[in-house]
Amino acid sequence: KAVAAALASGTAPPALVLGDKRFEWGASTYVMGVVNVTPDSFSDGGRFFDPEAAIAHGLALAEAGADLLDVGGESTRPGALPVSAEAEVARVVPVIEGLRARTSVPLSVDTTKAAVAREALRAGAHLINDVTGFGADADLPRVVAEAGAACCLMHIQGTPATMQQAPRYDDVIEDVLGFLEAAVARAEAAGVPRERILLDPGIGFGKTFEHNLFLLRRLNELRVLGLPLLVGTSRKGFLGRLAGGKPASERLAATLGSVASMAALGGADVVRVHDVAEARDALAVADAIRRSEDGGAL
Ligand SMILES: Nc1nc2ncc(COP(=O)(O)OP(=O)(O)O)nc2c(=O)[nH]1
Repeated sequence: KAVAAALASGTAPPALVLGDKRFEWGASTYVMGVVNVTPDSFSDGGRFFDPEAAIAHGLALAEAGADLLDVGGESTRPGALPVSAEAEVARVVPVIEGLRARTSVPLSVDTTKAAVAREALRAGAHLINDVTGFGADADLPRVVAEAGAACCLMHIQGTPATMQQAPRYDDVIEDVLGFLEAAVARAEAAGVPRERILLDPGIGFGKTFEHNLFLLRRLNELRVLGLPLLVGTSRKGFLGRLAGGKPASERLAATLGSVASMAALGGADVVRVHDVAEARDALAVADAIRRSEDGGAL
């Protein structure tokens, strides 16, 4: 109730410090750049599988203005090849080490495994991005807590292998809220402070085309939990359908449409994108328009 009241009064969640960067929620929308160190990611699989190529790509995204870099060693798309913890560590740790040595941009690791998170945090990552919302590995919350790291807890229905077979909800907003609330409880029970938690509705993770659009339109309702929202729409299938069936490589404009719409609706605090420079331009427009309604100087 206190959280809802606070939100009604428009107070933003407490700021989050990652490395030497302070994230002030509510002022503008931050950009998380995607670095997929995988052979099979749905949109850029194989391009950055070589660690040097992944590091170079991460540095380029940092140069382009990424506020955060998300390094992933296992594709989460339906039908992706499962990766052992050892193999995932071998993929992501060299990239975290290389990036940590050459940029001060905070680093996130997209993993569901405690063993991978432990090594990635030791190598200098600041945040663990778990697409199962601490639902896959019971040891993961404690690993995050003991490292003093932050986390992003995402909603998923089912597993990547099953999630798109027949997604269904009584009320998608209520169901996602209930799942995220339980995920936050798991994190807090392990000792992760609330102000180091971000939440994510998991666009495309056990959702129909309509569920995705409905969630994006009503993102603000997830703010009742009083935590910053991270959203990933970049290049995803529902955008391809809206863009007349375009393949993942031709969904930049649709991605920017989704990013600007989220910013305009005030629903996302962080957007997770592959195309950082373009997303920053789209956000500059959306944030300026939003600021102008407050009589801000233009
Ligand atoms: N928090 C969060 N993490 C995510 N990780 C992967 C993907 C899928 O995108 P990508 O990483 O490009 O593909 P793949 O999982 O095939 O590597 N989407 C999200 C998302 O929406 N939110």
